[in-house]
Amino acid sequence: MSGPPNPIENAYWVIVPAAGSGKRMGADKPKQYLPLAGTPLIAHTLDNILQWPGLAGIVVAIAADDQEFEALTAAQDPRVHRVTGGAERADSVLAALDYLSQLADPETSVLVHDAARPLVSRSDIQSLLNASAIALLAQPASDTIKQSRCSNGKTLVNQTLPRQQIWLAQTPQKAPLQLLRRALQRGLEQCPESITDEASALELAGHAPELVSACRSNFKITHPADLMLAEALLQHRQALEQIQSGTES
Ligand SMILES: Nc1ccn([C@@H]2O[C@H](COP(=O)(O)OP(=O)(O)OP(=O)(O)O)[C@@H](O)[C@H]2O)c(=O)n1
Ligand SMILES: C[C@](O)(CO)[C@H](O)COP(=O)(O)O
Repeated sequence: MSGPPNPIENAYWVIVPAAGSGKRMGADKPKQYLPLAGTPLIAHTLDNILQWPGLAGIVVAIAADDQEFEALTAAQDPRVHRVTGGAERADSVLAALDYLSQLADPETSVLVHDAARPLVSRSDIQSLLNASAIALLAQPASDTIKQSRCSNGKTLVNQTLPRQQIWLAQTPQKAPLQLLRRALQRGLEQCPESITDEASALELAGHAPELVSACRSNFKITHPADLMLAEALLQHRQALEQIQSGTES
């Protein structure tokens, strides 16, 4: 007779790259520490991940000069480990994979999730966990896609591309630990500029990651307006939860 699934068998690790400087945000501190509804952005992301079912632990890659991580409540959780990140996102992820390879089995499933995506939904995480061993959340393109060209200092439409096969990559992106580590190592040696996510390294190594359709609310906080949108969505979500649990004041 088969009983409920063993949570140990389902255990996976999450890597959170959080060593960026947030240049496009243009703030006076890295964007992961900017307040979102009164709490640092990264705190929302980590508190969310700590509630995912079957989680074994989190490795957060932080900048060498980070002064703020230790003050987070999540930093005190024994499941949260930290490593020093690198110059590019892929270097930060690789540093975390190097650390994790000393703790976990080579076949362990790893989900890499940007610190800058605090609003990923639990149902999208469940869909990703149920998908192929190599998979990523992504959003199918919903607008008409234009390819551009420059002419006399202006940006003009070159052509309209068919959108049926266009997806916008999100995170988490999932793969077995050692396979992802090797793919990133090789990708960074061969063409570092094209490794903007885990899937691109895995594609270069000959894999075809599964695209798992995810909500638009899992956007990456990149520009100042994204913070305001995330705050509005969070408030809406909290109000909805209060109504659903009957605790509305
Ligand atoms: N050297 C880097 C660069 C980025 N990241 C992390 O990767 C995630 C996604 O990257 P992005 O949104 O591009 O962040 P930044 O590099 O900080 O932003 P920008 O490109 O605007 O400077 C973020 O959580 C960021 O902290 C990282 O860990 N190490
Ligand atoms: C991994 C990623 O979030 C997928 O969209 C993205 O590639 C990372 O940041 P970028 O610098 O904006 O490409």
